[in-house]
Amino acid sequence: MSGEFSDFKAFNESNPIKIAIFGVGLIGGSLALCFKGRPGVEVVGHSVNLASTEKYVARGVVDWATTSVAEAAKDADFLFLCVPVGRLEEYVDELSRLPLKPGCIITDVGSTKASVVHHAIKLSLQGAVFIGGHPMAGSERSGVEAASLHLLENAFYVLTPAEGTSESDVGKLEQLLKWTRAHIVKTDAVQHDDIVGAISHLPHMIAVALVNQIAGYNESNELYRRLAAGGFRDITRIASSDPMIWRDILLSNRDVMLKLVRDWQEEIDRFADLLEQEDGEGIAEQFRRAGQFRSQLPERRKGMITSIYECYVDVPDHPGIIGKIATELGQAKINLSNLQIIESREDVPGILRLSFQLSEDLDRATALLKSLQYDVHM
Ligand SMILES: NC(=O)C1=CN([C@@H]2O[C@H](COP(=O)(O)OP(=O)(O)OC[C@H]3O[C@@H](n4cnc5c(N)ncnc54)[C@H](O)[C@@H]3O)[C@@H](O)[C@H]2O)C=CC1
Ligand SMILES: O=C(O)C(=O)Cc1ccc(O)cc1
Repeated sequence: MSGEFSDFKAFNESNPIKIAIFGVGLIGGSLALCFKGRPGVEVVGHSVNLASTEKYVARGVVDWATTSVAEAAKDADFLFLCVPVGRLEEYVDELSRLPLKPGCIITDVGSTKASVVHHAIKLSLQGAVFIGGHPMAGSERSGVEAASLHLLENAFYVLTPAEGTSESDVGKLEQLLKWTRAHIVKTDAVQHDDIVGAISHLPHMIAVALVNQIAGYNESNELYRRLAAGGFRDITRIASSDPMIWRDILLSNRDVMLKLVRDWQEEIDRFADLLEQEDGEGIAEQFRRAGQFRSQLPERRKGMITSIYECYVDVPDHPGIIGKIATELGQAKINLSNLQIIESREDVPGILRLSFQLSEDLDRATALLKSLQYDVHM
């Protein structure tokens, strides 16, 4: 039993627990990896698709997997619903018809909370308790292939217990989630959707609209795409997110999104007015206000949009350099999550973008590469 659980008697080898994960994709798979192999813990995965269940086991993400909801749910102590938002309510319905272990906790990881939490309140869950959850980290990637033990580390994990949920039940879930190393924040479901709509869902919509706008211009001139390699590519990363996952999120948060889009239109119209009036001071003021607020954002904390830590290394343009850097990092046991050659500057032979999931890895990599005389910048 690892240190962080020594004071929690409910989880130990003589009192084993079963955790069922429905939908072992990016988030379900990452949670499964946090739980699997802990003493006294059994992790079972569920998918509607047999080939997917075989893949979950073959990749070592779960102990076993099944296509039967009833089999996965039977005697489970914790049930994590990790399917797209549009499917969550069906799963809650199906579980409400099954004989679940009395006192078990059902939770979800959906990016919106009000609809699923209100749906669960309406049902009698036969002695089970529903607590909404949202791990606020992820990436534009999807599927179990993208799952990682470290995905949620240092991220916020929001829980939205309904009124009347006992402290002790919330406490049990919080204890279990310590294995993710995320920071728990509790709020109500409606407030969650307002805030997350603004800081995550709206930026995803803006990124998609921006990319589509530029793609339109590119149809008549290929140079748009070629020159968009640097900053544009970085700020629009989230436009590559899974279309079905995001269709569900935006529809589920529809009312909030409609208001946010109207507010966004007002902000953009303000810019258009300032340009029309050639109001330089007004434009500068917009940048000043934004810069002031942005400087108050938490520094380099793992958050919704920036869930990776990156640095850039200028490299001489010769074959083998990528392998050399990857080997140096590997020998120092620094976990590199991605390595990419980018060609955004004409004045240096090449730039490598190194991505890490932990800020400690970024710090160690930067120090190591600088000591090896590489030019490293953030
Ligand atoms: N992608 C992200 O960065 C984050 C996503 N979330 C939420 O996590 C949930 C899962 O998202 P991801 O793990 O990103 O997606 P994913 O596509 O990686 O995983 C989804 C899982 O659900 C299964 N699934 C898909 N359609 C299904 C259906 N119709 N019926 C049953 N199972 C189905 C898939 O087989 C897969 O195992 C979503 O509710 C999403 O809103 C929460 C935080 C971050
Ligand atoms: O890729 C990113 O940076 C994200 O924003 C990931 C993300 C997607 C959905 C969520 O509900 C939470 C986080």
